Amino acid sequence: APMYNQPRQFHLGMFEIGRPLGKGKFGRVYLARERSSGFICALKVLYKSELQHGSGVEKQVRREVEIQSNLRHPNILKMYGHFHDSKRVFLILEFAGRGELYKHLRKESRFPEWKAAQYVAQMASALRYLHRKHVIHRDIKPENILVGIHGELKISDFGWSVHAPNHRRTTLCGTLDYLPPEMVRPHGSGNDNSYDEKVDLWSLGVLTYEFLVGEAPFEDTMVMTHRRIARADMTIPSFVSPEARDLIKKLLVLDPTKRLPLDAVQQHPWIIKHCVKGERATNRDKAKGGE
Ligand SMILES: Cc1nn(C)cc1-c1nc2c(-c3cnn(Cc4ccccc4)c3)c(Cl)cnc2[nH]1
Repeated sequence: APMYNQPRQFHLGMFEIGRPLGKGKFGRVYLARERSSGFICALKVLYKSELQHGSGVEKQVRREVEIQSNLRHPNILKMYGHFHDSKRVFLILEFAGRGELYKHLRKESRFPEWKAAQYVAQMASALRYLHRKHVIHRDIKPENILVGIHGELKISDFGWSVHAPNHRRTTLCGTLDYLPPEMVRPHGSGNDNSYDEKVDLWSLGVLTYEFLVGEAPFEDTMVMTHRRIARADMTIPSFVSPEARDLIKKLLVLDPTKRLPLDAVQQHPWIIKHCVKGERATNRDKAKGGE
């Protein structure tokens, strides 16, 4: 029987642990096989000692479990269950057959437009699903996206996701590259620094840029990144097609209400051009070297 028909309570003895798949800021992920069904999954192990109380990380893990367990979408990494022992918390996650997207991006340095467009269409589809459930991801970046066995993207790591609208309390750390102006602006600077799902539209614009260019649009020193985000100050290299440039510029808009909504992203000429259903269309694009 598949994993989700299994009894809801899980324990470590039910799994054979395989090779380590990777490690994040908190915890590691191992390949694992559920003994009775032979079901392959990824087991994320977090040490309770590292989730020190009150730092907000423990709350993030709880939120990650609560949110991700209830999501079902082909471009969102499934969480089948969770359990803990005296020292560790275990998250039973879908195994993504082709691993971490950012490693593919670094290896290829940047993606051809047909591949970037298909990825953006998949991300828009996943974000539409999340936003319909009033979930904001807030941390859309290559490091939080995995690749399934058929090359499809899987958003993972819901540690930063929240229910919209939201007023951020936990201090940000790590790269600012993907954050929209309304999240990097200091507290109380004339805005209630609350925000809604439209933060993910900005991040989708940053992601589109990074897929096509190979680096984030506002990548700079910490201070300069802040300033450039606040002014949407970026330059798009000339090798980026006019259609792709148009989509990036319609997502990286300072005013959240003016950003292109997800249904319009999926209908954008650049997306339609590369994602029209049917083999002929995509093969024709690839034949042209996927310009
Ligand atoms: C690596 C790798 N190579 N191949 C061929 C497949 C994979 C693969 N990795 C995963 C992974 C995976 C691994 N590391 N990470 C990053 C991480 C680790 C710990 C905390 C937070 C984030 C995710 C997952 Cl969750 C789920 N499925 C995965 N599949």
